[in-house]
Amino acid sequence: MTYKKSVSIYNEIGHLRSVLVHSPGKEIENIVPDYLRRLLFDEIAYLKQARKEHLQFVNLLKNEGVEVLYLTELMEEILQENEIRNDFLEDFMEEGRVGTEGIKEAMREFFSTMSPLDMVRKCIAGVRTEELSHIKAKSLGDMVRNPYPFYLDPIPNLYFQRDPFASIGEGITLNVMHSETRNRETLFAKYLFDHHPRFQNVPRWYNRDKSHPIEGGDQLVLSEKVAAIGISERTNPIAIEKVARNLFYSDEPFEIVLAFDIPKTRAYMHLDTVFTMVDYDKFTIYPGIEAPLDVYSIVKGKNKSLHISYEADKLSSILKKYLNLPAVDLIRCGDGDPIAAGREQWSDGSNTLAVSPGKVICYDRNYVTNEALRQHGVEVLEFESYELSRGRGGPRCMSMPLIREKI
Ligand SMILES: NC(=O)NCCC[C@H](N)C(=O)O
Repeated sequence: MTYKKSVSIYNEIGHLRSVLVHSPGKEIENIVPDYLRRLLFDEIAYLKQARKEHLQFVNLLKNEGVEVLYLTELMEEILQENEIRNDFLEDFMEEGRVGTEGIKEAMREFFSTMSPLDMVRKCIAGVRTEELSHIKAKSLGDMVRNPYPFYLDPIPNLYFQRDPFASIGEGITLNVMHSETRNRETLFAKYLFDHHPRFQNVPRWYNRDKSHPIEGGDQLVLSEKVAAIGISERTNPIAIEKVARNLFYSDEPFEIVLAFDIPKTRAYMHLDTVFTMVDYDKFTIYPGIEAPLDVYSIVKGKNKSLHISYEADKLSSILKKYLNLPAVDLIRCGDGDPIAAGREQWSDGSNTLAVSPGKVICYDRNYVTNEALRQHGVEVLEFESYELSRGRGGPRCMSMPLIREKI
């Protein structure tokens, strides 16, 4: 089946038709303890096993009839054109803080013999200092000794394709990341939407030239009318207002943005680490954020303004009201047991990816939550999760849906 639009996302649970992923590569092996936290990892993953797990994830998706697109392959197609390839490298070096002309020149030479695919992979993996020989010192910066082992940092979080951009309706938000280590991820998305023939004329509800951060893990499309966005460690309320305004004053049907004010901590860095939708009326939630949870509704105001209200009800009532449901089922991470909930949330027990209504992909390690989901009538497809989980993201984080069936 072919679709007229390259992006069409009006819900979280309709049959997933097309999804973008990145399988972790050599960038994972460029993580060392000194830079672990800055690279937003808590542990060093074993690449071979991580790739095996990622393949299991992709195979589950394919078995459900989902078209799986790899970011590296789409980038390979774009970089066939020399002009785009050169522009990309210049932008990539600039944003990767390759500061001196001597290193830039050596870097250009280093990449010049690579195929487009190797170049993309190397950009993601990072460039170690010993890989560039013959740097002609042109400035003080080229001459001074620097013990830092990389000229270009690795981008180990790229396998969390959920975050650098987000599909909403027939458009995207091209995001501004909270931390510098993830900002070059959005450059891949920019080139994809600027240059890939499949993704032409996709409207942008937010752009990476803005100053306030917003990340895709905070962005949920609950229905054709309702989007939910987390106010989190990673997403600023000013960015949420801009997205709401651009959505409301477009041809899209969205009428309400619910802003969930979640705790600003590492464990709950995005809304989707504590709350995901699994069926028409079922959600999985980490009980630690349930109360008190401040929710604000944003709707159109007069003269292109926004009208913002505090929602005084509890979460289940807010969801019932805005999704027009007689009842909702909130399924607790760890089945409500605080120790199991804390342990399983840390490894993304609430971070499910729905492939169709009531059918979700989950990490196998979160067996208490997965059993609770089953008890509530949800079908759970599991895959191994020893290593991928070390990056603090789950199946939803590792996927960017491009097309879902409307429900
Ligand atoms: N949507 C998500 O929650 N993504 C997980 C991102 C994990 C990554 N290590 C990060 O800290 O940004």
